[in-house]
Parts: sequence; C-alpha cells; structure tokens
Amino acid sequence: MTQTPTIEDLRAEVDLINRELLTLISRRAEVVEKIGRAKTAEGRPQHYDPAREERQLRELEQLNPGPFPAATIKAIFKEIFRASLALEESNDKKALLVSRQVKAEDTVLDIDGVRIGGQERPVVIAGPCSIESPEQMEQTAAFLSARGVRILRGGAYKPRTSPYGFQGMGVDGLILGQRVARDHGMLFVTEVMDTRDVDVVAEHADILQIGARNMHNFALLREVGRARRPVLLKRGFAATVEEWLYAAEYVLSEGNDEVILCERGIRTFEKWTRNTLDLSAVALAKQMTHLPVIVDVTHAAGRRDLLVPLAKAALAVGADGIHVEVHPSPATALSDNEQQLDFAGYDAFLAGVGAALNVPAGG
Ligand SMILES: O=C(O)C(=O)C[C@]1(C(=O)O)C=C[C@@H](O)C=C1
Repeated sequence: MTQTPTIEDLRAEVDLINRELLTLISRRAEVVEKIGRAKTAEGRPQHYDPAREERQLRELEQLNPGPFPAATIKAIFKEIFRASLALEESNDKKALLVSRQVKAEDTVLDIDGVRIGGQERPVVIAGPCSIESPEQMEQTAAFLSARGVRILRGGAYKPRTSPYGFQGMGVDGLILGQRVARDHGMLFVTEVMDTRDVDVVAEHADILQIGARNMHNFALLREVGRARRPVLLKRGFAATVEEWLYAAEYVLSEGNDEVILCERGIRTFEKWTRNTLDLSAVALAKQMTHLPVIVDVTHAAGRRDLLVPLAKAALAVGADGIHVEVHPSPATALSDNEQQLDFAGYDAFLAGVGAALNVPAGG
C-alpha cells in the first residue's frame, strides 16, 4: 500500500526541483551572456529584442501544460528576460575611472603641500564670492591664512542674471587672486566658465573650479581634463549622483585624475533653504569613487544660520573638506550678500564646527 507523502516529503521534492531550476536558469543565463557578447561584437545598438521575447512567450503559452495560467507563465518568463537583459547590459559596462573598481584606494591630492582626501585632515576652502578689489582680497587672505586656511577662493568671471550686472574682474581678477594667495602662502581656486578661458585661468589658478551650472558642459570638462591642473567639480543643482560622476569621468578620461567632487545642494521643493544639502550623495560618492569629496555649505544653505550644523553633518558623513564664502563686508559685496560670512561670522563658524574641522583657530 502506498502511503500519502507527508508535507516534509513533498518539500524535499520541491527542494530537488528548485536545484534543477537553478541549474537550468543559470545555464540559460550563460547562453544569454554569449548572445549578449555576440550582439556587442556585431555592434548592435541595443540588447533589448521585444520581437524575440514575444516569440518565446507565444511558444511557451502554447506548450504550457498547466496548472499555471498563461498570464502567470508569461509574468515569470518576462522576469527572466528582464534579468537576462540586465546581465547582457552590465557585461557591456566599462568600469569607470572614477570608481573604486578601477582604483580601490583613496586618491589624495598633494597641491604644493596641501593634501586633500584619504585620511588627511579636512580642508577649508574659503574666500569671497567675487574678487572685487585688492583691499578686499588682501584683507580676506590675511584673515583666513591666520586661521590656517590654505585655499583661497574668489570668482573672476561672474555672469549674472542681468547682462548689465557686475560681471567680475576677469583677467585682472585672476592676477589679483594669484598674487594675494601667493603672498599669504595659499592656493588660489577660481571658476572657469568658458573653454576659451581655460589656458589663462590655469596660468593663474592652482585649482580650476567647474561651477554647478557648467557640470554638464562636456566640452569644458574635456578642456580642463587636458589642463593638468586639479579640478574642483561642483555637482549640478539638478544632477543625479550618476551624472555628477560621469562629469568627473570626462575629466579623468582626458588623463587628469586630480578631481575634487563638491556637493553644493540640489534643488528641491524646499523654500526655506536656497538648496537642499544632499548628504547621502556625499556618502555615496565617497563609497563609489576614490576621489576627495567636499561640501559647499554656503550654497547648500543660502543662509548663515545653518552653516555650522551642515558642516558638522558633512564631516560626519565623510566629507574631505568644507567650502564656505567669506567677505570683509558682505552687506556691500557685489554678489551673494545674503550668504557670505563676515570675519566675526567666520570665527563663530569655526568655533561652532570645532574639532571636527581641525583647522588651528586664531593661529
Ligand atoms: O535572444 C536575445 O536576443 C537575447 O538577448 C536573450 C533574451 C532572453 O533572455 O531570451 C534577452 C533579452 C532580449 O530582449 C531578448 C531575449
């Protein structure tokens, strides 16, 4: 007399079938990978082939012995096609130069003795939004260098919403920024906005900044990639992390691997801050890439009262430095009046962030 199998017996049978299915599904994946490689070799523009999927589904529907209804069989196989397609496409993807797959260890930049990235102390990049006058730059550099800041920022090209607004000092600003930075033993970082200016900016600046609005300017990214100067690459305010990293890849692909990523806040529905600081992007960029990542707290917040908590948070998630705008007299500044710190404000900021920033205060 045959006994009715127990649940345990039936489960043992299911386990065996699972193993067979796994073997078959893996074998299928291996064959699909071969199809994928053949398509790539033939130079086919895409792996997705809906007609081929449709033919398979029709045949499977006809062969379906039940008890699963046709729709269920279709859903299961569509999932198999989706996974197979992803496998084919992932085999095509070249590991990016910015990724940790290509370089596992942190990139540490050494720019005239100023080290950025890895286990180094976080750096501070500070200075006015725009370079306006010798007095303004001199006062700012003297103040900041006395507080251990080694990188002076200042914009020489400032296209404004109105073409009639202050447009920056241009080459005179570059010369001034470089001289003042040298006089105070600092590096000079300034934004380059036009491919035609890359050479002259690289002549005067130690670090070339690509602004958020130019993150997608691929011609400019290629040009700074050839300039053989470190690049500070701001994230576009509407750019995904993937787009930001691809922008960095443009620079690296030209042979320049000295890139500092800079998160400066993204545009969201929030109105009470100028942008929204995306801390997860900082953590993610640190995890996925080997490049140093810094955070521009000034543009992220657009208001002075949030700079301390945002800087602390940025450092807590692994930022390699902080970018902050400082001006001797923000009220009379020619741009960004609302958000630049005055000198007392910078001292309060430094005291507020405290040990996390590790810059010798009042030194
Ligand atoms: O036959 C192909 O062309 C494949 O790439 C394989 C496969 C499949 O899994 O069957 C995968 C994706 C395509 O959209 C069509 C079919």
